[in-house]
Amino acid sequence: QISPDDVERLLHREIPSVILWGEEFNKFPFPPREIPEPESPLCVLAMFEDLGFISRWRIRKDTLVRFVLMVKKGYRNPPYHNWTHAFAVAHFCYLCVKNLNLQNSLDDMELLALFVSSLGHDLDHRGTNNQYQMSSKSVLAALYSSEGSVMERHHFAQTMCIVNTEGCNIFENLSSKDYTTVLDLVRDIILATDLAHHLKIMNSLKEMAKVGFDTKNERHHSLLLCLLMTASDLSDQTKPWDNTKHVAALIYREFFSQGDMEKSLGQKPAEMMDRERARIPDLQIGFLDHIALPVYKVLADLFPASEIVRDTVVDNRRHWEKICALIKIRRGGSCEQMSYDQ
Ligand SMILES: Cc1nc2ccc(C(=O)NCC(C)C)cc2n2c(-c3cc(OC(C)(C)C)ccc3Cl)nnc12
Ligand SMILES: [Mg+2]
Ligand SMILES: [Zn+2]
Repeated sequence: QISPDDVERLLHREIPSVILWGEEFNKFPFPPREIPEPESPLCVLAMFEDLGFISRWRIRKDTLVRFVLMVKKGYRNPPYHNWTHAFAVAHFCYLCVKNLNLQNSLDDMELLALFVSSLGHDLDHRGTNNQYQMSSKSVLAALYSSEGSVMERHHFAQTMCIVNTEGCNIFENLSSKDYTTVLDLVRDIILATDLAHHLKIMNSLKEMAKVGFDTKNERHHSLLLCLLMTASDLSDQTKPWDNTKHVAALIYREFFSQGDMEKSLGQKPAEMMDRERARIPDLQIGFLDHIALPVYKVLADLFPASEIVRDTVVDNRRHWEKICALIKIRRGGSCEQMSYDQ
């Protein structure tokens, strides 16, 4: 489904240094959403190169070009769960490898699997969650609901479909043993982006942070990969406030349209999906407290170099608190719908 001249155009471009996107590109505060979408495939190539994956895994450039363009094309256009999200998640994964010296904690193969998983982790997302697949009796629910993690199984299946597409198999030069290993890793990492899975391992993550990462412990490798994947998936919360505010608008546009669809199915949507009931600042504070902050606190315990990331999430939480206070003051007056320009 990708056009040959898109491939040609990208194929004949020299893979640039990441510095092309500024000397802040490889620092945690850099907001990848500021990179224009037409440049994003070239930027992904530059990250593959900068991470040393192209030579380490003998990835043919034409194969990588087709793979990246197929992945980008494999995303639909819901407000949030689109290619821009996948690109932002892959960029944060890149930042972790660059800034947290992950080569000392994880194997080369694990780092490759993590980066590829971040690109494919939400492929073909429809802007609706797992619960909606069940309640709407979607085809994906029919396919995967017996195992759970319906959307995440689909995202993995879509990633494999691209890897198995002629000329797109970036793992083609791996030994058959490595090939099997990397696909098993990609599967586990993408399945780890199911919120239910993440909440299940949260205590194990805290325990690992307490005792310290042990590179000899395979369970620690698997837990760290899950943590890095969810930290990347949530990384919009680790950028300056404007990014957080913009992403909240996107997420609730997506959530509220799911709520509208649930209402039209005669179902009562969850409060966070119901545009009549949702109070966004309160919901975002709850999300930061219960889901995002615990992730970045564990990451900071394991990697002190990521403390700035945790601190930025705390800053963003403070912004939401101020907006709540403003609404309460205004409510004292009138309770017109607020614009959240803070
Ligand atoms: C800004 C922002 N607000 C959110 C508000 C609420 C929720 C939500 O699902 N609440 C459900 C209740 C039962 C707890 C998720 C939100 N969210 C995510 C997100 C994270 C995910 O899961 C991982 C990555 C494993 C943590 C999976 C899917 C999504 Cl959309 N990404 N950004 C956001
Ligand atoms: Mg997902
Ligand atoms: Zn995601």
